[in-house]
Amino acid sequence: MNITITDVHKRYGDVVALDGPSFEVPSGSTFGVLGTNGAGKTTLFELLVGHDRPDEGRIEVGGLDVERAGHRVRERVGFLPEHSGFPASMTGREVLSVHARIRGLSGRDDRIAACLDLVDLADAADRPVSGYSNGMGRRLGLASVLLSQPPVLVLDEPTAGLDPRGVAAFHRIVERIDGETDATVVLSSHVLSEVERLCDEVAILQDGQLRAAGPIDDLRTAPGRVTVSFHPADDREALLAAVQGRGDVTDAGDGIDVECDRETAFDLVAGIDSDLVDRFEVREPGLEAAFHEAIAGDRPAAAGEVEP
Ligand SMILES: Nc1ncnc2c1ncn2[C@@H]1O[C@H](COP(=O)(O)OP(=O)(O)OP(=O)(O)O)[C@@H](O)[C@H]1O
Repeated sequence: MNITITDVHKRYGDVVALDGPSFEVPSGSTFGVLGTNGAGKTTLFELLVGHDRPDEGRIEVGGLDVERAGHRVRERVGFLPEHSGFPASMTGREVLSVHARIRGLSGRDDRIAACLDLVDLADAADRPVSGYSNGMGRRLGLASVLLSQPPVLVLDEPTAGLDPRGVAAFHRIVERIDGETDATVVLSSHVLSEVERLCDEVAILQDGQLRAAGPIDDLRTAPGRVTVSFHPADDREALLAAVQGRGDVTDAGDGIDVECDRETAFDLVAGIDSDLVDRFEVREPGLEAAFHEAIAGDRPAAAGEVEP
């Protein structure tokens, strides 16, 4: 089931949380929403799952407008918020049983067993939740979302705060969902390697605006950037004048950094006394390079574009 986000705006008082991003999440994909802190990821998810309304713009899930058909959309979308808790004295199975009853699901016992198995909690199902680790709690949260087999799953920073084993276990589950179901999975994360591993496509947000969107394979071909660091020179002003306008220049006091494309970096090094060059750091093409490139830009991008 596809999702379209069209020119969505949301303010909280004076704070602009979303400033008109538009992009499409293809049906059946695993889609990553990336961005710096405060970029608007959680706000976007709250609007997507119908917990809040946009000030302007439209979000559609499988062709249904979230604002107009909120109830029907909520049946299609399972949401795992960044923080969720369960009554500590209940067992994992009891938690799922309550969720299944509230939703009026049929064949509850079988569904619960299947979901516990999928999230690898079958062995811990009859232990109180108070004894669960963070990772087990997150997996139980995911199991409760999966109970009604929603065609769309929205996971807000699902691996935040988990240890490496917990992260790896969660990744395996998302990969199973990807391989064994037609669900469209939208997740946010600050860990680019995780997104690179799990996702087919991404949208990169900054300050509520879309900076880049598209298949990871397309975005990661963005050429890598280079940082050239210069020692403080005797004639600092002359060095600054020589690098000015050649890239993003940072005058850090103990040196001067220039972040630029490869060609400019080679030009700079050729044209300046090589004794002054302290460091030449190449960021290889990849999602990380695309991410930094995208958030270094100062204007929003159209979907499918990476902005320098
Ligand atoms: N309920 C709210 N009231 C006021 N401001 C809010 C509210 N929710 C979000 N904001 C603000 O909107 C902006 C976007 O926040 P949001 O939580 O969507 O970002 P995020 O990308 O999820 O950030 P993070 O990666 O830190 O979780 C931030 O400036 C935030 O302070």
